[in-house]
Amino acid sequence: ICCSFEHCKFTTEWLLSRTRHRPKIAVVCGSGLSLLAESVSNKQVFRYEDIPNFSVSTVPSHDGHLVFGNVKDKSCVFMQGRFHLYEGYSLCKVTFPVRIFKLMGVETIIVTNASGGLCQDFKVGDIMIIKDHINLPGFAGQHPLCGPNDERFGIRFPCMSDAYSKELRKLVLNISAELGYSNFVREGVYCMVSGPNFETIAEARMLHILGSDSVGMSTVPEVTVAKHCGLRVLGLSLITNKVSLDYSREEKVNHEEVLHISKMRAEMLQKVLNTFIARSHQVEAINSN
Ligand SMILES: O=P(O)(O)O[C@@H]1C[C@H](O)[C@@H](CO)O1
Ligand code: HPA
Repeated sequence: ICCSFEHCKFTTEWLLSRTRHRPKIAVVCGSGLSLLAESVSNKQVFRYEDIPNFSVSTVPSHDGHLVFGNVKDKSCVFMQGRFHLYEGYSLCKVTFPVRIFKLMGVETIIVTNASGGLCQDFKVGDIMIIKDHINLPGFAGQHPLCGPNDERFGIRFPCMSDAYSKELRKLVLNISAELGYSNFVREGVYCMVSGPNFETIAEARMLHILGSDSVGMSTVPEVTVAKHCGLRVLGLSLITNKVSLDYSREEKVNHEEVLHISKMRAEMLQKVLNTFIARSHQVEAINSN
């Protein structure tokens, strides 16, 4: 097993012996969203290739840096770049960093991504707060919790009906309203496909009928493992393109367009995120009552 408890412990201790940061919040930056980690103070950066047992990023715009730093007075850790199933990594490799965060003392994980909008009300540039997900690869046995269950991480049959914390979603909705962002902040269901190709029209129609508001190629394995090990989860998805449900439409999505839109909107997402992190003690108070 390449991601055993012992491997995780080794990597955690390696990192903790090289940083004074003790983050309670972890952020995974999706495609084109590395900017989210740029404004931190007291910054310390590790390259993925230097961290024992870590994988390396191979997707353009996924920088491959683990960044520790403060947002206001809160110590955080950011992944500038994540690992995807389509890169050829096993889901245990894809989700390995989540378990490192847990062992480090992280309590809340914020996962971000770029996705294609299936809901007809969504516009390019909208921020979708993820309220639930569909684990399509999971239905086919590509699931990060398949295999022997290590109880030190979590139980064999974890509940997923409340994977995305209601309190955290509410806090983001309130913050969005205060920032004047309400008209482009939505809630919805994210569906994971393995990729790497974008969807055919028939596939997109099927996902829409199944109840998906957006589609992407990541996030769900990370969230599943985070919920399994007891982390609070917030998911934010940037709608970078409209997915075609209609044979008469001519739009053709590509990764450059995804990056262009996510870079354009990253600053807004950063504002939401930084305000959220500065206020996250509000949620900690609710949860400890
Ligand atoms: O890491 P995320 O989910 O943000 O990346 C999305 C999905 C594909 O990796 C890529 C397609 O452009 O962006
Ligand atoms: O349309 C999409 N489909 C799948 N993944 C994506 N990531 C960004 N846009 C998309």
